[in-house]
Amino acid sequence: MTVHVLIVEDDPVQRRVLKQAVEQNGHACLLAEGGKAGLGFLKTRGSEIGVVVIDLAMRGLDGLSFIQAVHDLGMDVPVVVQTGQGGIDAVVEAMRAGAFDFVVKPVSPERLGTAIAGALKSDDPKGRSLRRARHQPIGLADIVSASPAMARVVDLAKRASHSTIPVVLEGEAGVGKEMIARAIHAGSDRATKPFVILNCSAIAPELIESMLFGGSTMDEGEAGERQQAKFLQADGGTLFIDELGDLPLEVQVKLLRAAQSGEIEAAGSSRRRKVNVRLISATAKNLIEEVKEGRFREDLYYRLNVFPITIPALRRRKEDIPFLARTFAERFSLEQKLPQTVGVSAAALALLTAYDWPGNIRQLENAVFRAAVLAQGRELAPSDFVQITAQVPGFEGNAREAGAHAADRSVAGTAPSLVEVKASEAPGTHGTASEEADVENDGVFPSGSLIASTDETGNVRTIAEIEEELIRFALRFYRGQMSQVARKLGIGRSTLYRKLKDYGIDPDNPMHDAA
Ligand SMILES: Nc1ncnc2c1ncn2[C@@H]1O[C@H](COP(=O)(O)OP(=O)(O)OP(=O)(O)O)[C@@H](O)[C@H]1O
Repeated sequence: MTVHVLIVEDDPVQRRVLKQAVEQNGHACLLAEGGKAGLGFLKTRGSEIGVVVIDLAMRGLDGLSFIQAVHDLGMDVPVVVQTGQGGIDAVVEAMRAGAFDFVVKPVSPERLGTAIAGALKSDDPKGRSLRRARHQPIGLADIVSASPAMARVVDLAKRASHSTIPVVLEGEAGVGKEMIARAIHAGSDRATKPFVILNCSAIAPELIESMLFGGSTMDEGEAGERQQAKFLQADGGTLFIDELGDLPLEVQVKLLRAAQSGEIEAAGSSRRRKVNVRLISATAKNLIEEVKEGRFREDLYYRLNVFPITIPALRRRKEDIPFLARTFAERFSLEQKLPQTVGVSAAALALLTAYDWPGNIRQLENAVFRAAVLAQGRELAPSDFVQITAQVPGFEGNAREAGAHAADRSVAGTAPSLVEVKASEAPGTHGTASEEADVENDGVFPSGSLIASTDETGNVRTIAEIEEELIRFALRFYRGQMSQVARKLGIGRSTLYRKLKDYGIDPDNPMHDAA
């Protein structure tokens, strides 16, 4: 049977360009006009498809959501993602989600040929099994900890895994709440049963009830993708309710009933169904404050918070930083199939330990991954962490030096697409170091998150000006992930795209244009 390359691209011109390049490399193609159509091909003709080439920034189902959906289908086809100049953060996210390789637009037929050949060769070897490993169950042994504070957390998690007691995990964003929840599940006698997640802050409030319990408000098409209610999906296993503090009050009553009786009732129905679900919740909010303010029911708080575990911020357990950094560098070297494992120099460890990591472990993980992708040496040095060096007194010189090196490298032509991105982002090439740090902070924007109500003349700014600034901020904050940006801004994706057009922001290059 002929092995096909599935091209998923919503821009007809780009689709034709890719088709020609793929055929020039001697492969047959299938063409899909978007993520949904691409998934359709995988479901109906999956056995014919050897590799998928997909654009990351597409309307509808984008590249990242596509990779996730492929994983949810239980398929293991290698995916090569295509991104615009400046899309490094999106690439990093895609590679971490399991993409096989990436190419930068406009891609040459030779580069695309190399990526496809590599993906086709990866049929069973190391690369595939490693990518699969990302989705394998996470156990307590995977939790890197060197500090007494984390040792306590691991000990509590171990104890929680021996019972079905409801657990609430408290801690700032990125401290590892989901990881601990997974580890509790994996250590419990429900380990072989599903671990299902509902993130209350990622779903429109009016949809949460039907997502949890099922109901008529679910749109048909989406219902097909998501199958059934989270409580039913999790039957026999664990339901992880993330951002519990964002659960609407009216749904809190139903959750309380479900937690008390073990029975659920679909939205708009009076039929009750028995379920056997262990509840683990997580919150970055102070739930007691939420109770005091009347935003969270006190009875539900006591029902769910039987076994609270507080995970300290990374800056309060700095002993963990060197261990985490080394673990991430090793893991990424394997995932990226680098010829040798990248180490982390003592000076880099000193820098990483000196920094406060407002985005916690997720920010550290992203920083190490990014450094490992861009680094040229065997060891990551302070100069590989440009955004961090710019913010830690005593290391700023490294940031300037790294910017200069990056520029040199882009001229010399080694790994041009990535290095060009880095060079253009290096402090001093545009903006100030601190502005740059805001943009690159992986979710924390100390100064950038303030939007002024008045202009320099003291007059109130127009709604359009503030809207534009907010959209640009959200694009940077969510690293160009359109679906997330639209959701968080509370508007539809088509409205977002219309507004991007109004404000002259290229949807193919949102991070760059939003800067
Ligand atoms: N102790 C740890 N050892 C190794 N990796 C960790 C550890 N803690 C967190 N991580 C990694 O850091 C990243 C963020 O962790 P996680 O998603 O669990 O955080 P979170 O607190 O749930 O974040 P959020 O509140 O934003 O959802 C994940 O990729 C996770 O694998």
